[in-house]
Amino acid sequence: MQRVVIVGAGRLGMVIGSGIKRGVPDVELHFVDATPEGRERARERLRAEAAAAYEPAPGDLTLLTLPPQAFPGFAAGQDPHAVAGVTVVSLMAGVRLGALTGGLRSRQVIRGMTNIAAQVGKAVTVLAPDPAVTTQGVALADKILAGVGSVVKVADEDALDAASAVVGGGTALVAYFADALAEFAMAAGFSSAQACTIALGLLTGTAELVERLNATPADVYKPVLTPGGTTAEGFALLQETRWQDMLRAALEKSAERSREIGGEVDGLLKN
Ligand SMILES: NC(=O)C1=CN([C@@H]2O[C@H](COP(=O)(O)OP(=O)(O)OC[C@H]3O[C@@H](n4cnc5c(N)ncnc54)[C@H](O)[C@@H]3O)[C@@H](O)[C@H]2O)C=CC1
Ligand SMILES: O=C(O)[C@@H]1CCC=N1
Repeated sequence: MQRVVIVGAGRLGMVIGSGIKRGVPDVELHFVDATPEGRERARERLRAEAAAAYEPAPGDLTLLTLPPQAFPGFAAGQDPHAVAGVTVVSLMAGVRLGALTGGLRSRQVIRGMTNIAAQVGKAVTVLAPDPAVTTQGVALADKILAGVGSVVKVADEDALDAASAVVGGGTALVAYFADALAEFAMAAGFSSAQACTIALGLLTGTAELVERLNATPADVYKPVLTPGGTTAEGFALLQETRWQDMLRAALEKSAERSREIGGEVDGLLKN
């Protein structure tokens, strides 16, 4: 049985664990968490083994879902011989490959980013393997993470800061947008349940349309803008206020914070 060890039984660790349980057969799931509450959560909710100490075994896949700033302390406590033969995937925002390989003293490391849709098998996971990772290591990470959604592989880890913003944080942005749509419906007199049905229908309907038509999101919004009609009137205001520019600026802020976190972690590792 393939062992998957998730270090950090917090929000992301728990949803990835739950996605793996649901979508990947023949996996023995283990958790490591620094707190008794975290360990209890993993045992109770996922019926998984949970320990305070990280005890890897050759052939394991380890997923790091602890706070970036906790990584240096975690790495300092590890025996470099213990992680030999283990493929480690970091899903922490910002932490650079150099910090991961230097901290763990292993090159069998992949920097990744994912999102909480893993819980329902619909995450997008971006992976940037260290060039020294074995083909088997990449294949193992790919196989397990493909069980919780789609996997995109990139050669340049710089893409991972943008991924922190648009992949990791993207679920929050989309849900925030849908929240505004639901709020509008409620203000117009729809009940909260009806507003939720409307917002959910818009999210799933639009996504499925883009997928089935093999189209881009732009292909789908443009035909809705009937000239002289209702949608175009609203869009004109969005364009006037440069709404898309604002969204891009917000994503750039998040990506910048990811780079900043990377610098903070590098600093912590040096001290
Ligand atoms: N929450 C999200 O939607 C996403 C989070 N991430 C990344 O996942 C990581 C965790 O984020 P959250 O789950 O939101 O945080 P969280 O605070 O909910 O979970 C962190 C967990 O790590 C545990 N932990 C802390 N130090 C530890 C150590 N030294 N050893 C073992 N366990 C330790 C904590 O007890 C806690 O259970 C972060 O690096 C974040 O960048 C990435 C994508 C999405
Ligand atoms: O906000 C954060 O820092 C984490 C990483 C991406 C999503 N949540």
